[in-house]
Amino acid sequence: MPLDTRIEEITDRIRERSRETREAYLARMRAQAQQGPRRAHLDCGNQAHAYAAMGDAKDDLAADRAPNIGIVTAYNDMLSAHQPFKDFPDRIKIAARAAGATAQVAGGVPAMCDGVTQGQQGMELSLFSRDVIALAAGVALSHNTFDAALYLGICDKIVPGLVIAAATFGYLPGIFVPAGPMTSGLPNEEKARVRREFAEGKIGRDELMAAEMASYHGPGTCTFYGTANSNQMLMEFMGLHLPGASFVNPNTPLRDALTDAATLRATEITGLGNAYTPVCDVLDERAYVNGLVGLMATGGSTNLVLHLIAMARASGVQLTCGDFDAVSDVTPLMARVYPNGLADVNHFHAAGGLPYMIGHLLDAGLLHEDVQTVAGQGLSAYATEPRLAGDRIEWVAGPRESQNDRILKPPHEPFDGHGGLKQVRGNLGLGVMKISAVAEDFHTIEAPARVFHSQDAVKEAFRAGELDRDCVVVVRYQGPRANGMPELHALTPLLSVLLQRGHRVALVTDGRMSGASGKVPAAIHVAPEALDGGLIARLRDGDVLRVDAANGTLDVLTDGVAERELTHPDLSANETGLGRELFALFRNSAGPADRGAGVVI
Ligand SMILES: O=C(O)[C@H](O)[C@@H](O)[C@H](O)[C@H](O)COP(=O)(O)O
Ligand code: SF4
Repeated sequence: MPLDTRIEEITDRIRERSRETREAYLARMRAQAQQGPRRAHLDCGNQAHAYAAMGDAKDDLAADRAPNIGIVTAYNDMLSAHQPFKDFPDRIKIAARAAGATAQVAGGVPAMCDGVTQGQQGMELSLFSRDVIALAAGVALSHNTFDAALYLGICDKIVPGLVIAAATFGYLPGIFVPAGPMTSGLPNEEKARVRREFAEGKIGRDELMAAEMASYHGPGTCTFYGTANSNQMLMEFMGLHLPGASFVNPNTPLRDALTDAATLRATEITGLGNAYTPVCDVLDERAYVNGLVGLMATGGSTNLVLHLIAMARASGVQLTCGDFDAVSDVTPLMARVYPNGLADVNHFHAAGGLPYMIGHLLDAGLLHEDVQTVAGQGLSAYATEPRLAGDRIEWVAGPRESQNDRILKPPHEPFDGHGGLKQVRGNLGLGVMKISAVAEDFHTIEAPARVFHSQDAVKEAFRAGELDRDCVVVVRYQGPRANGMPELHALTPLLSVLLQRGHRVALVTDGRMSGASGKVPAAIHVAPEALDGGLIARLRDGDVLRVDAANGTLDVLTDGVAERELTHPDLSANETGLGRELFALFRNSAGPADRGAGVVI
């Protein structure tokens, strides 16, 4: 099927807008690639230091004949998704030696679990950790002894931070290596119900704890379709994973075989061989548009609106919020995975998963097929899925029929005719709404504002019964420069209770929500943020707001708001505690949300 002209036009607009920055970026990458094998630029002392601890691989490294793979790992025990990475480097080293190559851990990068910090002060470092991850990966790769890199990262800001680094070192081939989702535990919808009952005081903390532990019960990525699993989707739609690698559970023979296969593939695509595939040739405008299509077709996380803009800029590609809207308008919603439905990613994978989606979207002309990927030329390879054949993997054609039409539907019979995210724009600025998880009846909310400066203040008002009415809950001074733009997902249970009680409620904030947030209409990432003089800073209790996903608008209807005196609350409490004193530089230099809220990019 030829490419849909609307996707072609969007891509052409991005290509034209990016021409200057993309050409300058590629010139830098080509110049680096021209210099040949990285290790050749190090003197004997540099190399001796690099190889000293490498045992029997030292000679191959010193002989400069075998490809050397740099491993950048985000392993820690805090993220259930990253805990399986603990033994990956040793496995990768063995697989590299078997392929006649070598591998070294180039360095580690930090990884924050947003589930551990959700609703806590630590969440104020979360978004900034994306750029810290890019910086740390840069330190790792700056040893300059690698012919390709393997990036071990999955969760929220880790893949985006690693992609920013991989694009910055875009003359190096790079493959992202996942560890896979946790097996299914207590269904997400059941977990959400127990949380609502706890928020209403109907059950105690012991019952809540039992439900949480039954939901998050083992190694692997949490099974809702939040930011982490949206990242996994992107890595396939953008050609940085091996095909079908995302949703194979950890500690299984197929998972191990996929890690070995990624290592072998990395040794094959270095500049020392005949299939040189640098990241700069994989991540071009078409790859980013394919990522946008995947985000919209799956109802992915709102956080990727921030991250994709920053990731693309590292590739010399200039994405705007308008590109997200334009792709959403032409992309059917094909998947319903929690919070957009009851299924989790294991069910999604079993129903046909990403191979099914990519195959159908290619047939519908909604994806660029003629792209470079780590698996080779063409996205069609990502309509296949891996199967174990002995101790090897063979890729076979993915399913063309959905195994469960309550989870996956074809593009010509979608759950919705457009994607799951919507920009909203008006006198309050620019925001984004995830509408794929919100009942249509709540796509437009017009009600008086209740204005807060913290999540805790909202919780107190809820407990005092002050929110039991139609209202738009405004939580401001949550932007990147105010306190690091935390997720306010801890408000989801109480806002859901208000909706269930029949009140027409919405959230408006210059902060973020989790990819796992959903059922509550929320206009988030509002820019300009309050601290940057956005009109959200001048709102008062009682002002009538209209949050309208149907028409893409976000307005205060009360007159005279813009003429009010602007006063800032005392934000000094945000500046210390839990390491926040170390991030003043980030708060003071963060870009606006509609430009990715970046610091380093
Ligand atoms: O964007 C995301 O997907 C979230 O940041 C997610 O990673 C976060 O951890 C949620 O908070 C988990 O969900 P619960 O907090 O509901 O357990
Ligand atoms: S998905 Fe979220 S909660 Fe789960 S491990 Fe990753 S960061 Fe933590």
